[in-house]
Amino acid sequence: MTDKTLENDVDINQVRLEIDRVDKALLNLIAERLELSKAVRRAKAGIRVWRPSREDSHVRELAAATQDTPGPLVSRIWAELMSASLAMQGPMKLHVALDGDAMSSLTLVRDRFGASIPTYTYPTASSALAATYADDEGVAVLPAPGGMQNWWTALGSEGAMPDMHILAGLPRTGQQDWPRAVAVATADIQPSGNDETLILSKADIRAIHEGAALRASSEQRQLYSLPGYFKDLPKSVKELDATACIIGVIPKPIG
Ligand SMILES: O=C(O)C(=O)C[C@]1(C(=O)O)C=C[C@@H](O)C=C1
Repeated sequence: MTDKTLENDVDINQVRLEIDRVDKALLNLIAERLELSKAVRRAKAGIRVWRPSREDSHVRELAAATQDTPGPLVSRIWAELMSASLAMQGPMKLHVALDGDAMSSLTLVRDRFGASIPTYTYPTASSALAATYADDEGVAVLPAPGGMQNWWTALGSEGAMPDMHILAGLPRTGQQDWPRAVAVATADIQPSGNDETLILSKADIRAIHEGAALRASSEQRQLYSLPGYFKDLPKSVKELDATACIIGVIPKPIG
């Protein structure tokens, strides 16, 4: 059988012409999108380039708007588009320290951040965090708090890096209750529309907040998540522990 005719009489060359047409239209749209990201950069002069809440809310809306394209594919395609947009906007860098298999760690990072952002790897979470702290547009990708991971104690009002925040979970899609890795940066904590707020506290806030979950423990303090976005610490938590503070937000994974 030649390439020309398929068993069911569909002309493959005709279909390929249609694919060419769609791809050219996509290319033009990508070029238009990249131009718009330059305009966005000009509009946000002086503020951080990476806007994780905007990325996650946008990808969630796109995934919800289609029946035909699976959520993980929508997430990966827009990770690449946003990666190119970010690379065009400024000198963002990723500082990655993930344990386990290097290939699956790299896949995790690529699926969320695309391939256009320079990526550096570190042997420990604390060295990646320190490199990020010294880099105005840096983003750390670290193992999610829990188990032996206690780097998160450096965040929060009494920590060494109080203006660093947990701002995204990786992977972005799936059914998991807690991410495998998180992204940390000095950007503001903003809502994505479906989030969990992360609270550092010495007191057990599960007693006063239904839905609060203990995510990680160190000798001195615990990390809890509360369903929803809280701009300010709930008064009830403040009353229990005056030093408690919000250290980030994790958008719920896109199913
Ligand atoms: O909305 C912005 O602030 C943008 O810079 C655009 C854009 C995008 O390409 O959609 C790029 C990077 C941000 O992290 C979020 C979104």
